[in-house]
Amino acid sequence: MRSVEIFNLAKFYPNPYGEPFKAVVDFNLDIQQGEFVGLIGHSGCGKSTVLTMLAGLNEISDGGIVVNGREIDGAGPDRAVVFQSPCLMPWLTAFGNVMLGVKNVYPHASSNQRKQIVESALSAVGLADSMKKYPREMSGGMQQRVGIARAIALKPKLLLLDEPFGRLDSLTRMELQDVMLDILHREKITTVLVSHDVDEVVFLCDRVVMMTNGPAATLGEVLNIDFERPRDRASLLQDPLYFRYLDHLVSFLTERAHLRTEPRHYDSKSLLTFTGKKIESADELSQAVA
Ligand SMILES: Nc1ncnc2c1ncn2[C@@H]1O[C@H](COP(=O)(O)OP(=O)(O)OP(=O)(O)O)[C@@H](O)[C@H]1O
Repeated sequence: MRSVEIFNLAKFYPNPYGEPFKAVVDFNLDIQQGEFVGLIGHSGCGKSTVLTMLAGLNEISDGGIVVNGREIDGAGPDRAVVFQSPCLMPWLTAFGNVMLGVKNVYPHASSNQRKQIVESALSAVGLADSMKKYPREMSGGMQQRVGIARAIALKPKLLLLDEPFGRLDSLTRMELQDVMLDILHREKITTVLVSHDVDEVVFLCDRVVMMTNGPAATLGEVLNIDFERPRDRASLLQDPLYFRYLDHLVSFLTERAHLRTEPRHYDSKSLLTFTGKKIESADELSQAVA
C-alpha cells in the first residue's frame, strides 16, 4: 500500500536579488507503507529541503506531497522529525521531554495511558533506567535516544530522519542504528532518512534515492537494497552484495551526480548485469567476480 506520494515537487528559495533560486525541481517518488527510504547526494543538493517539505516545515513551491491519502499543508502529528541535534528542553527530564509531544498528540488519553506511552518509547530506545535524567546528565548519544523516543512516541505515519546519527561517535552511531532498525522492524513506520553515509543507508534502507547535484537538483537513481530483515551487521559485512551496493552509490556520487539524466531504477539484478551473467544470490556473485 502506498504511504507517500511526492509529485513534481519543487522548491524555489528567494535569492538576495529577488529572483528565485531553484534548489529542487521535478522530484517524483512513491513510498510504500512501512518502507525505509534513504536520501543521499552531495552536500547542498537539497536533501534537507525535500525532508523539511515532507515534514511541512518548509513551504512547497510547486508540486505536492500526499501522505496516507491526504495532501499535506504544513506540519501535522502524522509526521515526526528527528534532527541531527535533539534540541531537548534543558529544564525537563527525559520523561518530561517525551511527554511534551505526547500531551499534544493524545489530548484525550488518560494520564496513566500517556505515562505508559512515554515509558514504552523510552524503554524501546534503551533508556528505561534514565527517564528521570536531565539533558545535562546525559551523553550526546543518550540525548539523541530521547529525540528518537520523542518521535516514535507520537506513533507517526511518517518518520523523517535528518542525519540523526551524524554527530555521534562511530560506536554510538552503530548502537543507535541497531535500535532504530529494531523499532522500525516492530512498528513498521514508513521512514525517510537523509544521510551522507553510504554504509548507513545500505545497512538500514529498503531503497536508496540518489539526488543529482544542485542547483535544480532532482532524483537521479533509485537503488533497491535486497537484504532480508531483521538485518545483522556482521553477516552483511560478509556479503559481497553489500560492497556492490556501496560501490554503486559511491560511483554515482563521484561520477554521475552532476549529470541530468532520466531517473533510473536499479535492483540487485540489473546492478549486476555488467558481469554478463544473471546473478540471483551472493554466492553466485562471489563466483562471478572471483
Ligand atoms: N532558507 C534558504 N534560503 C535560501 N537558500 C537555501 C535555504 N535553505 C537551503 N538553501 C539552499 O538550497 C540548496 C539545498 O540546501 P539543503 O540544505 O536542502 O541541501 P542538503 O543536501 O541538505 O545539504 P547538506 O547535505 O549540506 O545538509 C543549497 O544550495 C542551499 O544553499
